[in-house]
Amino acid sequence: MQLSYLSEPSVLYNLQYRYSQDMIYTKAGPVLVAVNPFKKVALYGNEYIKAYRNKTMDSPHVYAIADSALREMKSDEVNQSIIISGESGAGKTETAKIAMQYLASLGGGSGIEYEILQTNPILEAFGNAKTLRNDNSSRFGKLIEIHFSTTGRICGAMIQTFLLEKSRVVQCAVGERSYHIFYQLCAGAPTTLREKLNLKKVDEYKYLKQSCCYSIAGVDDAEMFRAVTEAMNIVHISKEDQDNVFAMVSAVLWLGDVSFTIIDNENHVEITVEEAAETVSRLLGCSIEDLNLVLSKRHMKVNNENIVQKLTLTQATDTRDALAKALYASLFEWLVEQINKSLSVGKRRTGRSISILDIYGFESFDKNSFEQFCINYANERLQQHFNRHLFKLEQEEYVEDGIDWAKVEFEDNQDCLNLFEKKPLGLLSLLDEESTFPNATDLTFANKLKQHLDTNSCFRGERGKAFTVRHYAGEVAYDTSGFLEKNRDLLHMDSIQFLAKCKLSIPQTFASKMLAQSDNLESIPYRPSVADSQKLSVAMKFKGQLFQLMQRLESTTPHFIRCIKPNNLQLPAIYGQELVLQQLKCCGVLEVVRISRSGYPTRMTHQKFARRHSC
Ligand SMILES: Nc1ncnc2c1ncn2[C@@H]1O[C@H](COP(=O)(O)OP(=O)(O)OP(=O)(O)O)[C@@H](O)[C@H]1O
Repeated sequence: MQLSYLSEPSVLYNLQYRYSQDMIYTKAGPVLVAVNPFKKVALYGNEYIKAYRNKTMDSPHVYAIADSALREMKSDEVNQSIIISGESGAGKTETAKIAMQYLASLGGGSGIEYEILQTNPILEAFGNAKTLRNDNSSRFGKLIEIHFSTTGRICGAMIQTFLLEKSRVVQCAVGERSYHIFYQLCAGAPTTLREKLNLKKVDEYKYLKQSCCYSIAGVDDAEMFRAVTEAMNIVHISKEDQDNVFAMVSAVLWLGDVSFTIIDNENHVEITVEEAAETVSRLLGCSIEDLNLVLSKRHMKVNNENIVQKLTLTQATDTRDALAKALYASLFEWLVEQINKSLSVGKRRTGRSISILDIYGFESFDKNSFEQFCINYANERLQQHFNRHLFKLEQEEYVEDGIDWAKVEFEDNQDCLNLFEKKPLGLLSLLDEESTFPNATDLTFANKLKQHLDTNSCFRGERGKAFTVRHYAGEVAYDTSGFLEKNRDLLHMDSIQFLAKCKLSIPQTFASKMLAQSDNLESIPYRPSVADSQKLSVAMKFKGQLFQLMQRLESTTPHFIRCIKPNNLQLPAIYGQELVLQQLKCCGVLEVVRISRSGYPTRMTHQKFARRHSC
């Protein structure tokens, strides 16, 4: 249904009415709003795909969006993008899969489309987890670019991922789970693999035990494990590589169980030589001595002299956890790389592409940390893209219709973006600068922000370690606790060299990648103590990725889908009006309504106008 009179109440009323009739898709201007049904709805499958392809059906649908993208790609010879956003649990990943399904069905034939669809179970196993908001929450952002040949057939794809939440590997809130693959492997590995990897039950691993949550209602982890290995076969990850992947997964779990023995009265430690340490060293292909060395000592350069520092229990535990996180994040990156090799367009001729972006939506919780800071920054960028595009569309439409128009004003979020990006006195630069000072703390960082940014209209310093940003979607108060550490994300050179020395090829590959990144150190503006650490800060790397992403999106014709979560219980047939209203505001849908209203809100064809108003 296309509303002819676009007003806030009419959008709200229609969304709710349609939802009650299982019509979960509604168009608000050029944006498709998808309200999560939290149940199976009979809207998908071959019959529906056929109906949208043959234009016998034209009600709003993800299929209709995918269809316009395909059509415009062919007719205008311009790359397309489908930008999906929404809160956690709103249905972005499902929507992305539904769009992929349509494209695969219309552009398929070579078989590669099946491979593309099979990337989903792999990425979900390694990058999704049960959270309090969503049983299958993606803990990373994803762009999948599907390539079409000049004849309109799918000929390959490329996946890019953003900011995997690696802290989850070592730390997980009560009632949530770590990444699915840990539970799937423990439940589903066949006996020989189980013995080879020395797998225990999930409730016996320290990393998994802390959240007291091991299963998901209605999900069979053992069955999922089989689906994941099958998908790995399909994207040509060899049996040997699969075994190596699972050895790394097991090594990460066992690493969490490595414990330490205090050896002196200064709290210095050595690893306790027992099953955990032995299993880790066997799985990584290193000696127990090397494992002990990397976890209990650190090489440092002081006044040009090499010294070895003994680590205290806290330092050793942090080093162990940092190694586990780095191993897992490298494994995830490596998997994406393997998938990309398998889907690569290679020398095959390529015409155009359709990119599907499934990225975390704006987040505002009671406590907001570094992760929300990055996610909301990304959303500011995407929102600007959204605004500019819709604004442009609006004006183009007037010009096309020969309407005498006055400039439509809309709220730009450039000020907020400047607050983040300005050099040297923007949030990101100040964070990076502070991250390089060894004695800096989260409090000195918060004070620095207050000192330099208090006059900025998008910023407000709060008491203690907090600050508030006025985002386009509302104010968010951030707590700087952990900001510096998460941004530095230190993995010491010792750990990288340790991985490089392992006998197995996969940790060696991880180490070479890390070293390659730390070779670019000259390009980092402020990192005096960097000799002992690695790479760009997390925020700077993310900013770089985001700029690249925006550049890519700028050259495409965008199609926007906004996913809405009607309740926080993940249950069907419950529609919280306030909750929906708040999300519509956050994702800019109401702004679209406002832009339309400040221009010409009522649109009618000549025929319809004549029919209604002629005497
Ligand atoms: N079109 C749909 N039909 C049926 N169920 C759906 C649909 N969309 C979403 N769901 C249900 O909602 C759940 C959450 O959806 P999804 O994982 O896509 O959310 P998300 O927005 O990607 O969340 P996150 O940001 O946490 O990854 C799904 O697991 C599924 O149960």
